[in-house]
Amino acid sequence: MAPAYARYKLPSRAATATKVVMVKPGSTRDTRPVPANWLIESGAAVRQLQEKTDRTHAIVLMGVSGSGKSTLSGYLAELLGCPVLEGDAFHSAANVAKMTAGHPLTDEDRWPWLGALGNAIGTAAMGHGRAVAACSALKRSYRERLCAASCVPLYFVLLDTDRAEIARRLANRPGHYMPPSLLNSQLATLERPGVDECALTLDATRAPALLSADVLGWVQSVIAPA
Ligand SMILES: Nc1ncnc2c1ncn2[C@@H]1O[C@H](COP(=O)(O)OP(=O)(O)O)[C@@H](O)[C@H]1O
Ligand SMILES: O=C(O)[C@H](O)[C@@H](O)[C@H](O)[C@H](O)COP(=O)(O)O
Repeated sequence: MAPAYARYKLPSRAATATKVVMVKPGSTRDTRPVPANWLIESGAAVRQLQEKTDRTHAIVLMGVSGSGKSTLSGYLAELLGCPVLEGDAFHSAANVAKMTAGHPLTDEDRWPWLGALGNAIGTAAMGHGRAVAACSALKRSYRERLCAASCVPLYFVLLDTDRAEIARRLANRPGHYMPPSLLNSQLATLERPGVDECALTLDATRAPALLSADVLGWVQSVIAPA
């Protein structure tokens, strides 16, 4: 039987666009139903975004492990027909081994990773006009590092929810190297974006299809205010 999310198959323009997809093993999609008019509303938001601006930019989904970054970035990239970059794919083998062993990364561990990922985000966005990325980007300094390395405007979207919801998700996500035991350090490290940052905070428990509509509307309102 086709998975429930097949109902939300996207328009052919998005589906056939050139993509650089770096998928993370172990991610699944939220299959809760969304309103029937979602595709129409999202289609309108995508068109508006594409018509109103050709300004190169990237959307970065941020938040602690398990908050839904990869899931939502997949949705958005499909809608926009643009490349999606998975932050996990840019970690060194040493970083992955460290996290797998249950040790949180340090600033020093994260610095080269953020540089390489920021660079790749910038390259993808410049090549395609826009890009979507999933990256925890837990601290303000990490977001600044991504901005500096990408050289394109970055729109950060924090997926925020409580500890219990994240813990439940991590416990139900087999086959991922990130152990649930690192959740406390992830939450302790998280610096929510300040009002002076180009960032939107969303309730991570909503369905990805609905979150994506909010993201598109917000980016469009910032890039090309009515
Ligand atoms: N909006 C959502 N509602 C419910 N579950 C979700 C949602 N987004 C993601 N999930 C589930 O939570 C888990 C973690 O999602 P994932 O996208 O891998 O998070 P991250 O990339 O932030 O680590 C996955 O099992 C996924 O199916
Ligand atoms: O900076 C970090 O500590 C890591 O980047 C971490 O935040 C990230 O969450 C892991 O790489 C797991 O990947 P997921 O976030 O995709 O679970």
